[in-house]
Parts: sequence; structure tokens; C-alpha cells
Amino acid sequence: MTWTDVFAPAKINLTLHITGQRDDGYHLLDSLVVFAPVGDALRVAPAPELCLRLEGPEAEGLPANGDNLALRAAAMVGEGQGVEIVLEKTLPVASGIGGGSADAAAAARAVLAGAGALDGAGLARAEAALLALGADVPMCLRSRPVRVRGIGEGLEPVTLPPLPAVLVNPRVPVSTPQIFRSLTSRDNPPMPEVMPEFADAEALICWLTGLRNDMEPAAKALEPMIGRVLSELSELQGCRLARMSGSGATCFGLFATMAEAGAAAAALRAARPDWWIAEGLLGDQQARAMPRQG
Ligand SMILES: C[C@@](CO)(OP(=O)(O)O)[C@H](O)COP(=O)(O)OP(=O)(O)OC[C@H]1O[C@@H](n2ccc(N)nc2=O)[C@H](O)[C@@H]1O
Ligand SMILES: Nc1ncnc2c1ncn2[C@@H]1O[C@H](COP(=O)(O)OP(=O)(O)O)[C@@H](O)[C@H]1O
Repeated sequence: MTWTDVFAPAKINLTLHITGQRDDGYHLLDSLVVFAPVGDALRVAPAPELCLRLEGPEAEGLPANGDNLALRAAAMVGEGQGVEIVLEKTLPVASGIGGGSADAAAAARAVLAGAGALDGAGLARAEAALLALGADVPMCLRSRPVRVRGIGEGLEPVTLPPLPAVLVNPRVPVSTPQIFRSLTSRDNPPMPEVMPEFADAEALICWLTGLRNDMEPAAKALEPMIGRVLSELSELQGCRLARMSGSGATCFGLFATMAEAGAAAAALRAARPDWWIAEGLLGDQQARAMPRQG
């Protein structure tokens, strides 16, 4: 059997400005998004039917049936074609880093690759169709730095220096719809229309400091542990900026160098052995997200 390996990297919202709300209730975003070198791993092979096997440390409690976003995406782009998917779940579920959307995007890429349709036109069709599965899926199909507008369909590629980071999840799941519902302000200012060019990670971090995640106050109010994570990240040596990703509860700390980020992650792991902690360079993961036949 020929398997295709696909990487499903975590999505990180470096900023998340909520700028309005559509008549159907969906919120309008202006968000700067990058991808992490940590993620789920999928193996996909042709099969008589659609089926899924779950593995990995974060698989518990996930649906292994047709509700799983990986299977739903494979069904949508596969037009009746069967595949077997083995999903090794590494990313915490319902944690603001788009794990389900990344799995959906990765499964779709593998099915498109199997059909010889992993080209610009195939990806554009998949991007439009898979928005119905989740507002995060189109950006995850790219796995490259983007500025996201609309509800997640307005994708504008950006060039950013790689950002040394520590990701932390305190192992409390957060419901995205619940945080959207509890926002007190939905018409916040967008990011500056024109993005500057950044000489290095420090310049980008400095610019990000003046921007926001507008979901952070509501998420902290509903889940006070998020405030604790942010303050512990801020206190780590070399941490230049600590912020929540998406609707939480995962937060990230940004550092000037990977040496500082690695030391900070080690210190936090020692103090908080029960938290999910990862470190790496945030940015472009497209090369790792490309299917490899084998
Ligand atoms: C907040 C963000 C930021 O990237 O990330 P996460 O926290 O999920 O990682 C996303 O916009 C989340 O996208 P995603 O998780 O795909 O959301 P969906 O499944 O499409 O929507 C779940 C629910 O959230 C609300 N929703 C979602 C997206 C949006 N732009 N406005 C909304 O109001 C809707 O109530 C919707 O029914
Ligand atoms: N493959 C999958 N991985 C994660 N969650 C999934 C998956 N398939 C379906 N789901 C459901 O999608 C919801 C959101 O999960 P997830 O994408 O991890 O959230 P977030 O975008 O906040 O990180 C969860 O309630 C989960 O049960």
C-alpha cells in the first residue's frame, strides 16, 4: 500500500483583531497568522472506503467517525474516493491553535495529491469548499504566514522573519463559539492597513506589542488559568511578548533567539510538568506540509 505522509502544523494568531460581525453572526477578523513546527502527523492511503485510525498522546476523546474533521475534509475533496487515514494527534484539542482545521487541511492535501490535483487550481477549489468546515481551514491549507480578513477566507500572503517561540497550553479546553458569544466589543480597530517590512524577529515583536488579540479578555474572564499562563510566560527570561492564540487557551511567548526560547521552555517544563509546552520557530511550514509519497 502506498502511504502519503502529511504534516498538520499548529496555527498561531500573532494578532487577532475582531473588527465586526456579519448578519449571520460570524465575526470579521484582521489577524496575522503563522505556523509552528509542532503539529499532528497524518498518513493517508487509498482504500475501498473512508476510514480513520487515531493515535498519539492527544487522541483521547476525539471522534474517530465521520464527525472527525480529517474524514470530513477527505470526503469533501475526494468526491466519493475512499482513503484510510492514520491521525497521530499531538496538538491539544479545542486549544486555539487550529488542530482540527490543520488535520482537515492535511487530509485534503493528501487526497488532492493522490488525485494528481495538488496544484494552484486544486488548492483554490479546496480552499473555497473547505471554508464550510471551519473558518481556519483555508489558512491551514497554506501553512504559510498570512494576513487573514473576512471570517477566514481573505488570505493575503506576508513575509515575516521566523519568530522564536514557546507555546503553552494549561490543559483546559476552550469552546470557540462560547468565547465569540461572550465578547463585549465587536467593532475594534483593524491592524494598520500597510504592514511594515521587518529586519529581524526583534523588529517584528516590537511591532506586535502595539497590537492585540481581542478574544483574550473574554477568554481570561471565562478561564482564569489563561491569565496565569500569560503571566508565567511573561516572567520567563528573555520573553519579549506573551499573548493568547485564537480563542485560547494556548498562549505563546516570543523571544529574540531560539537559545532563549529553548531555555525558557525547559524552565517552564520543570515548573509546570502538567502543562503542554512546545518551542520552535514560528513562520512558514509549507515545505513540511507537502505530502511525501512513501
Ligand atoms: C478564533 C479562530 C481564529 O483563528 O481560531 P480558533 O480559536 O478556533 O483556533 C477562528 O476564527 C475560529 O475558526 P474555526 O475554529 O475554524 O471556527 P468554525 O468552526 O468555523 O466556527 C465555530 C463557531 O465560532 C464562531 N465563529 C467562527 C469564526 C468566525 N470568524 N466568527 C465566528 O463567530 C461561530 O459561532 C461558529 O459557529
Ligand atoms: N481531527 C480533529 N482534531 C481536533 N478536533 C477535532 C477534530 N475533528 C473534530 N474535532 C472537533 O473540533 C473542535 C475544535 O477543535 P480544534 O480544531 O482542536 O480547536 P481550536 O481551533 O480551538 O484549536 C473540537 O470540539 C473537536 O471535538
